[in-house]
Amino acid sequence: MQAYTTWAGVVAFAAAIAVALGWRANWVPAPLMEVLSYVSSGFLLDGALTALEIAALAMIGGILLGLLLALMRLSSMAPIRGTAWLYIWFIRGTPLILQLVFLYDALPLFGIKLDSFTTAVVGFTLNEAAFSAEIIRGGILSVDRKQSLAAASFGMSAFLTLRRIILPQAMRAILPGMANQTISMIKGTSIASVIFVNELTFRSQQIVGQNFKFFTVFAAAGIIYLIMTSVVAMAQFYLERHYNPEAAGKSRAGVPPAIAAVDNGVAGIPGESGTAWMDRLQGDPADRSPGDEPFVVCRNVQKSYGDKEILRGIDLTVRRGEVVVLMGPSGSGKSTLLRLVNHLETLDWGEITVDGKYVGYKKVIGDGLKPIRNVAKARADARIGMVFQHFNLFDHLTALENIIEAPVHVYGEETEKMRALARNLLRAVGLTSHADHFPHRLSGGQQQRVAIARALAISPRLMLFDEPTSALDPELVGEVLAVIRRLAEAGMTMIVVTHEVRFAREVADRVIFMDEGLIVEQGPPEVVLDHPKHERTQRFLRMVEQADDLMTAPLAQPAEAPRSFGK
Ligand SMILES: Nc1ncnc2c1ncn2[C@@H]1O[C@H](COP(=O)(O)OP(=O)(O)OP(=O)(O)O)[C@@H](O)[C@H]1O
Repeated sequence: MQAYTTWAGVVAFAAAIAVALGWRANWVPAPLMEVLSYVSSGFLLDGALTALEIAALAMIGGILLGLLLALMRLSSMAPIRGTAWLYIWFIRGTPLILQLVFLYDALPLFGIKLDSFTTAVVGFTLNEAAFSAEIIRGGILSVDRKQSLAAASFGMSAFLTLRRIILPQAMRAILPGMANQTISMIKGTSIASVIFVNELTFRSQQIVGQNFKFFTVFAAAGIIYLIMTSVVAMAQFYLERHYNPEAAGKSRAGVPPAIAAVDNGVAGIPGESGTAWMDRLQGDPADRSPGDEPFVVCRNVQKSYGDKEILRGIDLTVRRGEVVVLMGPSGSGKSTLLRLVNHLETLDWGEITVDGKYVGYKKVIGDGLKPIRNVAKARADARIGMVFQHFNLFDHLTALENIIEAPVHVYGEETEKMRALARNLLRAVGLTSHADHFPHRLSGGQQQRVAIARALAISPRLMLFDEPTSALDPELVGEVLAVIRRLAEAGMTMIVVTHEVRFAREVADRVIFMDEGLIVEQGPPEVVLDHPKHERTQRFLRMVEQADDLMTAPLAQPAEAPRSFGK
């Protein structure tokens, strides 16, 4: 594609040179000379400028209004959704020419008198907004919802998520449609002649009305339109390259000095060595020793989706520095419980505190808990790192950019300082040389290790792992579990949803077995895993054992072994 565009540019440039030389030497055939003389005439160029002005202003206004309409269409509130739908339905369903005539002739009856140019800009803007809204909505819908979930888990507000995560990814789907719209708009400005806007087509008709040279004058107008629309096509090409992570990645490959520094063993935060940075991540090392102090407390937690009860009264306390493994059959509500802890879902009943505080709720006397207005800030303040089953890395950002995104844009940390921290984290998870790789160029195990580093970059006080290895090939499971194991050794408080029995036996302080929204059994791993009391736990563990027997592959070591976090 790039080669074709380059060749098209070369051919166009050569043709322009040939015409210019031919013009000077009088080699150009007389009819072509005449067409070219109209192309360069001030009268037509002035009309072209008017067309461009209308198109540019209407496109800017239309995109802004279209973005607003697209967001309204995606709103959870029916009246807002309905208003936007009605607007789009009406504007798309009526001819632009009628809308322009209405604005020009009918508005003065209501005391609003606009000149023809302003009327054209307003008319085209209102029209463009309806079409842009649907293109933008399509782009937003094309971005996986898991991206928003990951952003929310880091305390990113809805606006920040839209600006930093959703729109940059949606742009690739939006740009072709928008370029089409812009080109249609430039050509369509000729409709403005019905309200006497003196644009290019109108001026061509005026000339033809005097000299009857249809072919020559309209050919000149056509050439001018072609030049204007070609500029849009070129802008589209460069913007698409800009928003293409693959192409952008090539240009970002210039970062490697940082990587080289790490590989030479000199990277890291200046003045910090060994595991000092890990201490800094987690605050006072004294806080990390497991104690009796409750850190996460769930009391009578209940949650339903529609009529379906998912959690039916969970009581659970996780102590500071404790590693709790949640197990249970699919649908028992484990992931829902994790999402409730950091308020990615709202509680129906009961309460959850993290370090003695509600995450995004306030207590209303006699009415239980009510979500506060700024839940995103509450999530950020809680500093809960979350790792998802499907990694949910931001697809348009490199590994390093994924890690620094929340620290820089949510917590306002300095970019350079965070880049140094990110490089240290990548080294800790054994991915030093992958800092500039986009997620799609990493294996599942590598993506999950980046996701863990990303969660650690916010200096979490609690880590939630939602089946971190169940989407991985068996040989990649070991490299992720090795990283989690080292975090446990470093004293991180963690709730891990997993079916990895061997890992739970080695790492968990406590195993909790859930079924049908209730805690069925809990205790030290050697009790729950080796001598389960409940029939449901016994049956589940037998099934997991059978599944493990089928997977004969041993736990693999990471390609680049993670460094120890140490105590
Ligand atoms: N947003 C949602 N809307 C409706 N139902 C949901 C939603 N999220 C989860 N559920 C349902 O809630 C139930 C519990 O889901 P959850 O993901 O918590 O279970 P789980 O124990 O983690 O299962 P798995 O191990 O398969 O992930 C499932 O039946 C699921 O279909």
